[in-house]
Amino acid sequence: MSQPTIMRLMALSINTAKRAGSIIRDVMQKGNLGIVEKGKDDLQTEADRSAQRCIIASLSKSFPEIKIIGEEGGSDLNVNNDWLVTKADEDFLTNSCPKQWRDIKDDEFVVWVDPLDGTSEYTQGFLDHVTVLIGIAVNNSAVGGIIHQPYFKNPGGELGRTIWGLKGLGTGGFERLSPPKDKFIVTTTRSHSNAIVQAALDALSPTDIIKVGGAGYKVLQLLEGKAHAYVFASPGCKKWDTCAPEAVLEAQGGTLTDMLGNHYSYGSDVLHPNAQGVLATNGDVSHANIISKLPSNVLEAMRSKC
Ligand SMILES: Nc1ncnc2c1ncn2[C@@H]1O[C@H](COP(=O)(O)O)[C@@H](O)[C@H]1OP(=O)(O)O
Ligand SMILES: [Mg+2]
Ligand SMILES: [Mg+2]
Ligand SMILES: [Mg+2]
Repeated sequence: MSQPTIMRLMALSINTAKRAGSIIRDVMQKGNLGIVEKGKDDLQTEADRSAQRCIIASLSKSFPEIKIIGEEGGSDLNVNNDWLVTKADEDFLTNSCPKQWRDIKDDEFVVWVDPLDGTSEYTQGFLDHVTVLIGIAVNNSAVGGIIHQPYFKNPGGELGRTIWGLKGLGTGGFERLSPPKDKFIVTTTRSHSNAIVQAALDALSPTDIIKVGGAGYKVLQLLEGKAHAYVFASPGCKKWDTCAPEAVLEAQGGTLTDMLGNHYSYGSDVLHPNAQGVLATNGDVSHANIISKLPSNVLEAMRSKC
């Protein structure tokens, strides 16, 4: 018997994210990035546009009734067969579907696509920071996610790895590690900082601060034991930045919320900006304890964006 929709959607998303990753590498190799400025500190390249077309055309062909929202807006879905992914990841399909997801109807899903997270870093050559994010929400909550890293160097020299997480099932595609117990390491933005972002960091007195690009890459740092918390007290991230990372992190026992401790809603009609910032913890440190240390000007700035 065929697997439930969520399992087939996850399995196709794994292969689609990989294909998008190879498109991202191809665009870089050809060297013509086709950069467009969407707004302040907000770039789009040919890689963002092409990867999004590949992902949305592929997923919507196999799942025509499921709502899919991509960062780069409405795309031309008339793509070459070469960009159309139709084969699901067989390994993933050997898992059994958690009971709570077996009978979800198509109209209860929303898929959030960030075809290239870390665009600013991509244009500046920080290629490790780049990820492809496909997040699956069920009835407003982030429950499944793919984080594909196109430039990860595998031991054999091959490029790219694909991390997945599904609540109730777990995670795959990487080695789970814990950060050092005698430190408190915070990861944060390298390209979108401001005074409030800095005030939040100062209040937490971390032993180390790691500044890297992308919401996907920062959550990878939590998953792999390089940091305890991801702190970003700014409205810059959007639902496609956090849906997949939240699902993967929480499938492994971590937490991702806004800076006030509330989960974002991922229904199809929500506003796209994550106006109250992003706070993620790996499960070893207390989320509530971090929030309790935030100064009133940071909390006020996040609340005023409600
Ligand atoms: N001010 C902003 N304008 C546009 N995108 C932003 C902004 N701040 C954050 N982002 C998005 O959130 C991601 C994580 O932020 P940061 O790297 O600053 O921590 C960025 O890579 C970017 O996603 P994207 O690269 O997909 O446009
Ligand atoms: Mg962008
Ligand atoms: Mg992004
Ligand atoms: Mg993006």
